[in-house]
Amino acid sequence: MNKKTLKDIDVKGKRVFCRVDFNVPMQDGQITDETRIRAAIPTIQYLVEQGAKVILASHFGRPKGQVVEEMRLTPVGVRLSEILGKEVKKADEAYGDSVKAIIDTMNEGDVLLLENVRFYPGEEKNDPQLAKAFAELADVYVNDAFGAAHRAHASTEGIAHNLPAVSGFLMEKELDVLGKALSNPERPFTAIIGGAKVKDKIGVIENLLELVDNLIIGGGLAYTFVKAQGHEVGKSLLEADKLDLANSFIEKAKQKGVNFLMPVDVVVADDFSADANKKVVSIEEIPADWEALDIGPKTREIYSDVIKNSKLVIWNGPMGVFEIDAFAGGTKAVAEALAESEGTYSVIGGGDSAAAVEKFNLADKMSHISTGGGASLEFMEGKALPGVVALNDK
Ligand SMILES: Nc1ncnc2c1ncn2[C@@H]1O[C@H](COP(=O)(O)OP(=O)(O)OP(=O)(O)O)[C@@H](O)[C@H]1O
Ligand SMILES: O=C(O)[C@H](O)COP(=O)(O)O
Repeated sequence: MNKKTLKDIDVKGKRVFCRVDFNVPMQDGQITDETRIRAAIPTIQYLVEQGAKVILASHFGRPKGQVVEEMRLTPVGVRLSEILGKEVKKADEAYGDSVKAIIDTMNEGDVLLLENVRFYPGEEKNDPQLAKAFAELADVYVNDAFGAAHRAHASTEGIAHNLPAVSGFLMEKELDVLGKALSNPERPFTAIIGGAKVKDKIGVIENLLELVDNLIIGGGLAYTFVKAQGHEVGKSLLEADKLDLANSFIEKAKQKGVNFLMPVDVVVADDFSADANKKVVSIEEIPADWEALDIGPKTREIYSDVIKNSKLVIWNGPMGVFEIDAFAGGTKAVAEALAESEGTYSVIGGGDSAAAVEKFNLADKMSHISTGGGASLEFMEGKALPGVVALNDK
């Protein structure tokens, strides 16, 4: 990476504004997946050990520039304190005199968590005044929020223009792994693209077609491709205005010599529910009143073979409606193929694919699970991430 990192600067005794992505899934005030908190620990621990005064900032949810009580970061502070095994002070604001007063009392190695930065309208507008107000709290800026690096906001981008600005260890690792995968991939290189909508993945598919040997398509977005190839898809997810685009991708794959794999059989259901009637049919035989909610057994076998023969696999988006057990088999088969394939370096990007791998207890068998959903997608699209661009060059 050509950006300065934490290791390039001295933080002892300094007030460090460290942007993290603590936007964790939460239900009724309980954190349901703490992956993102744990992923930030190496940076936080290092800052503590180096004797910095650690000021953590994060967004949580989408409160749209106002205080939403349920979106306070208080539960995150409590959990962070348990994981770190030390006190984490929690501010009720993210800047201003009350926060400065707390910081004035901090000793070297102390940790303070600011309030949700999205409680202020200036955050998402990247308001220079708010960026300055954040910067006034600190001597140095560290960005470890890979998950939010695709957002040009006051705490991810604006602030970096006001302080010495470097990346944290999580940011560095994410950029290294994804960057190496895309710039110098081991081959055969396979991308698996699933999830719900073609429109969300257009840029990714376009960019990956330039790079991969195999492109595997699954999930709800597959049926736009299936329809584009002239098959009926019944009530399956369909983006009727993307049929030409889908065909242009298939055509481009041919021109580039990319092996483009689509489902050959599917699990169809007569309702989008756990107790729907379901059956396996070939891709030519989706009944008019049924919808395809998972890839079928033959498809799983074909996809698994390609995965096991790959040296590098990037996976974004589930193969079916994995949240319902009856339609989780295809996603599970892909996860298992990756887990069993020892010679394959597996990179999981996207919140839902990561959640699926967790659900099947296979997370520790994957080479790298990205903490970025949208950020990893934009990176794979070949887009520059504003939160990274703004950091100081080496
Ligand atoms: N055949 C299908 N029909 C309808 N929905 C589907 C189908 N296959 C997968 N899905 C749904 O797609 C959703 C995931 O799509 P999405 O594009 O958001 O994935 P992702 O990129 O991994 O996640 P994220 O956007 O959180 O990073 C899941 O909720 C899943 O149930
Ligand atoms: O969950 C994410 O992908 C990041 O935290 C960014 O959140 P956002 O999509 O609300 O900007």
